[in-house]
Amino acid sequence: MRIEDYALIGDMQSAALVGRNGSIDWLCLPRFDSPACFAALLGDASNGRWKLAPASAFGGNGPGGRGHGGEPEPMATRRSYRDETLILETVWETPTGAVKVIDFMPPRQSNPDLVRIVEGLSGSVEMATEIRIRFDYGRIVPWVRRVDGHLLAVGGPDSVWLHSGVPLKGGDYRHTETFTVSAGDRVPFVFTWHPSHLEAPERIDAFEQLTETEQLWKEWVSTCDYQGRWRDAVVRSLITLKALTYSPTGGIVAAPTTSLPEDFGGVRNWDYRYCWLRDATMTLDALVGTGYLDEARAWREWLLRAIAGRAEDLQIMYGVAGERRLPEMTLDWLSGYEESRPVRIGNGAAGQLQLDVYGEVVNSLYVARRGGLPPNSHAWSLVRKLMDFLESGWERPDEGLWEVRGPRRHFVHSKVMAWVAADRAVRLVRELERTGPIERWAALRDRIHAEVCHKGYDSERGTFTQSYGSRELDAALLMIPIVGFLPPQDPRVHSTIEAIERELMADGFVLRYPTAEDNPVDGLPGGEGAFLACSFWLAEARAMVGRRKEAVELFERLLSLRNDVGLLAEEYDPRRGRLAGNFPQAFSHVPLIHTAQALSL
Ligand SMILES: OC[C@H]1O[C@H](O[C@H]2O[C@H](CO)[C@@H](O)[C@H](O)[C@H]2O)[C@H](O)[C@@H](O)[C@@H]1O
Repeated sequence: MRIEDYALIGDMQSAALVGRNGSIDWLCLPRFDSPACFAALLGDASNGRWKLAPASAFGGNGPGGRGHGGEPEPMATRRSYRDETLILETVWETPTGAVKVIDFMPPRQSNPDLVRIVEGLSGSVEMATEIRIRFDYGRIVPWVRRVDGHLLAVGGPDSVWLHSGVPLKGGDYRHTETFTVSAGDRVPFVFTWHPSHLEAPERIDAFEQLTETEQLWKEWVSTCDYQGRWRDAVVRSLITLKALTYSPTGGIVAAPTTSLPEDFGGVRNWDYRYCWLRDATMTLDALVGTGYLDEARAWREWLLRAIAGRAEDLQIMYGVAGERRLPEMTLDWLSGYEESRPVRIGNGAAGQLQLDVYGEVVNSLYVARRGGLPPNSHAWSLVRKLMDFLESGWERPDEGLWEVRGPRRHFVHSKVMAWVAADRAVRLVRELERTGPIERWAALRDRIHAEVCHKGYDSERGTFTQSYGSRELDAALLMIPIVGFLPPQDPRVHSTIEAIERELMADGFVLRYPTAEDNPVDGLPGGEGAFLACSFWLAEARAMVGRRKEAVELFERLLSLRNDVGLLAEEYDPRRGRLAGNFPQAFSHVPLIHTAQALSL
């Protein structure tokens, strides 16, 4: 199945991907970054999945067909989210009748639940279900037994109950059954995870939970204050960002998946189930900008807990509860999405130096304060500590926002963001009545600005460059007007945008930097697709420099890349015409919101 064939459901602690073939192929429990109990996404059906669809949709394989790796399976007739919620409704029309499958994860009570309700719409339909529960990313085949007619699967620390009125038959390491649904029938299935050493959890009522879940999302959306022309796309993006928030702590994951490839069949496969300061601060800015201050407050608390300690120990990313060790390893028993290996968990980028993060953090504290968050003395001492580090730290080479695995460089974008840190620190003092060494920070800001304009600009070619002295371009330079480093009318801004348009575009979308085999910058083999965040930045930058028509045209083309339920991955592969990379990706939905706002002014 293509990445865009999946839809997201979640409970703000974890999330599942539901395919258009009716199969849930990805679910990690109890947290976003826990081992998956359905991992077919990164292998095949034998790595765990749960399919629920008309019996005829199991194709020649019958229940137990291979996931995306085997014969193409029939797809649902249509699907959508119920109004402005995260409740997915998949409709199947068959020659004998029509059914709807309602999938959702209710707001968490004591344990995570996944609910699937089959609703007969017309006639009658023979349905089938096949569940293969596998703990530890498809590695552990649990013991499954029947208790009072329900299934209980146990393996290592995990156990799962499957409550349903349909008595599933076991065999060949899977459980299956067929059943008939007529118009008006409603058949619920409730899948509940709990630690294997504890008593069985209390059973939830699927229908009550459906009502509560619907109410929760509708209430949340009702406070959105964006009313512009692209409201549907903005609201769906906001719901997606909220779904990527780990509600117990306020941390925000970059995406709920690992190792969906940036290069199909290649090695550019990374685990995004962590909280990057960059991605999370940008998410926060989008939420604050649309009226969601509670999330900003929760995230500021998360940040202060996560990075408590010495400024030099700041990491660029953490676990959702602030964990610091995220060791990267490969899961060699998984064949990878369309054979894209290795499948990685953990992320080595956690140990990198990425100077832009300082700018993003100080900026988001500034934006949140301006947006209405009350002052907080810990947040202010954090700003001071970050600035203490930056006063000398900004001169160091780093891995940059693209987290290159090649040698460190003096990335221009990193220095621009160090300028942002100093600029916002000065503004925090001036505009929000804090006391701090404003002259020192202002001097630092001006020093960085002068150096970037001198060493980061190639006056012969009329463009800022990826790093000092390099001839390469980098789409992150589009941030120069967006963050206010130079005004939009500055000729260097115009010519840098034009250079990026000339050299970094593929099929009308933007590559983040050149990834030719012989380009040593990122230290990785293979290429990648167009980076959607950069493409949105180009739309926003065009709008800022007065090229509104072209900005709207690009923005709407980007919107057309969203899948049928409004979701975007990290990248788009123009050659194959497919979404690529982890999915859905906060880093793509955030600039969608910013650009919609910029174009709605
Ligand atoms: O391209 C190599 C790097 O790719 C990942 O990083 C990207 O995703 C991050 C999360 O969205 C984002 O913050 C970063 O800007 C992107 O480059 C991966 O996490 C890295 O380990 C990898 O080196």
